[in-house]
Amino acid sequence: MKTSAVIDQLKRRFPNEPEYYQAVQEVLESIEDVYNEHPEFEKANLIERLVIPDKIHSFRVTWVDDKGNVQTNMGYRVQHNNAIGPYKGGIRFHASVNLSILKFLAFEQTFKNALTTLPMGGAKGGSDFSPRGKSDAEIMRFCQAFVEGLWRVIGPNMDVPAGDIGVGGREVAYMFGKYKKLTGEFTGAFTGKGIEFGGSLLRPEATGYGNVYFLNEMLKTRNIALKGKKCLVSGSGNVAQYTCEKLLQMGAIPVTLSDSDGYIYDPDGIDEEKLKYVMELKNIYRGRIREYAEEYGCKYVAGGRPWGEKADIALPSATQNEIDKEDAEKLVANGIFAVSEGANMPSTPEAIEVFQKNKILYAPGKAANAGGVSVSGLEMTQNSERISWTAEQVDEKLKWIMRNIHENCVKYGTENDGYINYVKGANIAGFMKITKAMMAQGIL
Ligand SMILES: NC(=O)C1=CN([C@@H]2O[C@H](COP(=O)(O)OP(=O)(O)OC[C@H]3O[C@@H](n4cnc5c(N)ncnc54)[C@H](O)[C@@H]3O)[C@@H](O)[C@H]2O)C=CC1
Ligand SMILES: O=C(O)CCC(=O)C(=O)O
Repeated sequence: MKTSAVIDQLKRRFPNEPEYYQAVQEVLESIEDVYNEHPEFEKANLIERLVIPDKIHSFRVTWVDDKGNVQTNMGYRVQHNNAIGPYKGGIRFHASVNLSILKFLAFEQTFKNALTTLPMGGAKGGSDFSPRGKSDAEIMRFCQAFVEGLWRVIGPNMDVPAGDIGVGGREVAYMFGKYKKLTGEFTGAFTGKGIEFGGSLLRPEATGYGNVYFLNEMLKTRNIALKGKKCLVSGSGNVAQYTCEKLLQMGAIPVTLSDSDGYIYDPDGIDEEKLKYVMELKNIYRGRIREYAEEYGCKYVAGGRPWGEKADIALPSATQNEIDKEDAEKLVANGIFAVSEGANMPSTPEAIEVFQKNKILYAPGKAANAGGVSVSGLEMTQNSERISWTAEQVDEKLKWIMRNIHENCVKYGTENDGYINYVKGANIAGFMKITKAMMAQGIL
């Protein structure tokens, strides 16, 4: 297998899908040597079967807005691979959603889920619907219409969606309600549900908490304490909020947050009280991060990203490709020594090259942000057993999973000079598990 040849072929077969090629290329480059040691993989044409999704469902979503206008959006579910468990992955509602983005996310999810130690395959879905400025009633009608297109291809043993950008507890609840009504069954067909109807404690917190646990494991390899370290966090949604919460609990100091309009820099640190304000602003009033700067009198940069501010650690938690080469160079020049990705693929390949060349502790999203889907997996277990674990029980399991992922990255990613290449480690560890399962199950 030669990565460049596989990518060229994907470009011919699936034109105009840059995010998808980007995600596939990163994985193939790091597994190429291991793959080529196994002629049986080539004989089974494992590469094409691994990079091309099992199934892609697409459907029109028709709904009525508050003014009575009939609106249409596109809905999708990319079921990438179910070799190790039912398809599993979030739903994204954002104007930018297209098949390239969902295919990259479903591909990444497959490797991430393999790392969690839990039996979950990979999928991702979503719509080009923008929740921005929509009323609660419009969100509900849209979610219900979306599930009308989706419900036949999901289920607790088939495919279990959850949240992602633009989809949180409110949207999951509306989708779950509609699914329940259509099927007449109360099953764990979604995760991220409310606690009252089968959700797991700590699922909302899990991605952000898990990322900080993973970061802490990386810091330990260099005997660095997290306490007192200044952190650049991007985004201000679910992942960013709970990343800040755990950073504060562990004595670190988050100093930035952002949204698609710009970023705030608070040199005094975003403390518990200010974080509570952000949570209310974003989760209840659905406001803009600019309002934080107005409330607390700090710097706001319209249209900017926080990567030029001085700090010790960066935790990108907004969206894909939000750190480019220039941003990465700024981060390194400012003395950042660790980057742990809460978002999926937030760094471009050129940015990753800068981090690795400079021997920065760099954790790709598929390892560092796996805490969210891990607790989703734990929610599936609790639903199947019809039990609920305490927050302490879930947190213990989450910590164990993040430590385990870190150990696997060290096992497969340590280079001759001792530098831990977490990209290589995560990709090889995930690849070995998925391919073993695919080989055992025959040609499908
Ligand atoms: N929610 C979860 O459990 C998990 C989420 N992720 C990833 O974390 C990232 C954030 O997701 P959530 O916090 O769940 O979503 P969210 O919808 O709660 O928050 C998204 C944040 O990103 C910002 N954002 C979105 N598009 C942007 C753009 N083009 N430029 C700048 N900012 C932008 C939004 O303003 C918002 O602050 C995404 O990459 C997602 O795929 C990864 C693992 C699990
Ligand atoms: O909890 C899940 O199933 C999905 C989480 C997710 O979308 C992700 O890990 O990117």
